[in-house]
Amino acid sequence: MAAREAILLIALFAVISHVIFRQWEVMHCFVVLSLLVFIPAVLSTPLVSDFGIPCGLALGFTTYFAALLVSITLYRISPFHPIARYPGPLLAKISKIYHVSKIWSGKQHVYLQRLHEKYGDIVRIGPNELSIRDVSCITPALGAQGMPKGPMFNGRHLWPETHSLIGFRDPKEHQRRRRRWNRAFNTASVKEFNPIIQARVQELGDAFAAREGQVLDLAEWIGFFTYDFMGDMVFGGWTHMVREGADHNGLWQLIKSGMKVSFVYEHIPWLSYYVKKLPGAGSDLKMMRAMAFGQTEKRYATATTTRDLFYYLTNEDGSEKVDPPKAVVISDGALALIAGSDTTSTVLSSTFYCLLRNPETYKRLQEEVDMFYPAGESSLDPKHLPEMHYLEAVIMEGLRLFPAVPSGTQRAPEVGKGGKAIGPYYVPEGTQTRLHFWSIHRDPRNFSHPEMFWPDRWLIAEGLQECVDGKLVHNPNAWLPFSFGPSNCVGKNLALQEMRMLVCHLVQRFNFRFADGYDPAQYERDWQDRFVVMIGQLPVMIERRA
Ligand code: HEM
Repeated sequence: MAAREAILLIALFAVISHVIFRQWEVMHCFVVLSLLVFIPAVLSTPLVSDFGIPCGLALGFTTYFAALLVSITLYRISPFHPIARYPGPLLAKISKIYHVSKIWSGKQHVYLQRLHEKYGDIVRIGPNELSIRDVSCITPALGAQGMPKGPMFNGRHLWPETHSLIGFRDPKEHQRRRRRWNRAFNTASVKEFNPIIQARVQELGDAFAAREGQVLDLAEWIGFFTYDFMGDMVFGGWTHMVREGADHNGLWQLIKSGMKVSFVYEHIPWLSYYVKKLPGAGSDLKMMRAMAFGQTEKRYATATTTRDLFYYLTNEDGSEKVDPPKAVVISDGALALIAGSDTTSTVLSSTFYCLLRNPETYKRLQEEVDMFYPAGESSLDPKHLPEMHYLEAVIMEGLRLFPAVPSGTQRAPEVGKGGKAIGPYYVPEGTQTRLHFWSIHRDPRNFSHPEMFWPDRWLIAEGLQECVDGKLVHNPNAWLPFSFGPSNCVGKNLALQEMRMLVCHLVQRFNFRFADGYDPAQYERDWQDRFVVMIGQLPVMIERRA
């Protein structure tokens, strides 16, 4: 065969490979190696006899990969691509690597918001991914008749052998697995968790009292609190970061460093599929799992019947005929620890940041707290919380402005069932769809003065306060910090209760102010969206109230 014919044949096979990858989304190492190594090597044989081994192979492989890349690029930017009709940056249409490069610094929330401002309510942010900020799409995408979870849930968790609840993409399987969690977090069960919350809130309050007059990093200490608390909930006690004033066993750091890479994997799920096979890969996750395993063993051994989350996850309440295997309990326990601690701590820190930047809201909150819990009355007793509308509004507003999962969640049409109409849009099969909470929360069509920390909006909307500033734009359906539908945040009730109790207690006992010399704008500069948020320091001076 002449060299020219060999090159044409190699190019043709590259295009066929592209069709195979596109059609069947092959991941199996043997098939991938065959398509990317074996086939071009065999097809290069005529070139090897003409040009020698190194030059023949180099020419063959270069031709093959160049043709493959050209074929992929042309298809992705062509009008024949299933989501060609949706606008977006050209390079984003070609490869998700472009998106990752834009968000590497941790500012995905702002980047996507800008894209929506430029391109509209639906933007193509990857070859096969859309971002939506249209409220009419929430129920069709996330509701009971919506779409299952998208592939980012595989990528982020490194394709585990035993999935935790969050990783289940099959809706039926997910619903079955979620029953235990629903029992744990219904309103009645959450009430039973109050003593666990109270003990940890008191401990944090006492630690602050002991550090009166000092500057400390409020964000860090709130993080200690949420980790300690989730350790209690999941394993009946684990860390004592507040007591020790430090993360001595490195748990928090371990989770944070794991999150730094997992946000890349959620965008390029196939990458984690292969990286996972490398020796030493995913060591953070493995270490975390080993720690969770040790704690699970201990908790089983103590055989307590405390009604914590473990009680429900292990079926100690006896609601199901068969107890779940230990591997499942470990996976779900580790999930609870991650999903329940960082989220709550970043929202709490961000809410305090907003209060400190808006002293009049802080003052008004303190007045409400003082009215319900005057000096001498224990603010650990949650009996007045349901009547504290301003406290509730402050927390809702903190969650609106600084949601813990700002870039929202991902769904995709069920494989083999065709595309799906989502509000005014059609989402073809094979397309991932992201609802961008940050943009929805800060859209003036949903909320007046969307960039402002203004808890009053919630009171005005409820008819508890008059609107003196013209007409209020307020769409409660556009408030999505806990997502929506059957896969929304199962821990919502617990998170809200924990936040109410902590904010109320700290505001009753202390005055906080930014530390001298601290530039508050730094807080937002440090705020990073890496699926869950990573925050910087929040240095504050603590004063005890009389
Ligand atoms: C302010 C605090 C919190 C926020 C803002 C938050 C937000 C979220 C969001 C946005 C999701 C994704 C839902 C989706 O994909 O549609 C989620 C899932 C989840 N959250 Fe939370 N969360 C918080 C606290 C908690 C707590 C305290 C727990 C307790 C363990 C928890 C447990 C979970 C679990 C298990 C899932 C997976 C649910 C499923 O797949 O069915 N979260 N959370």
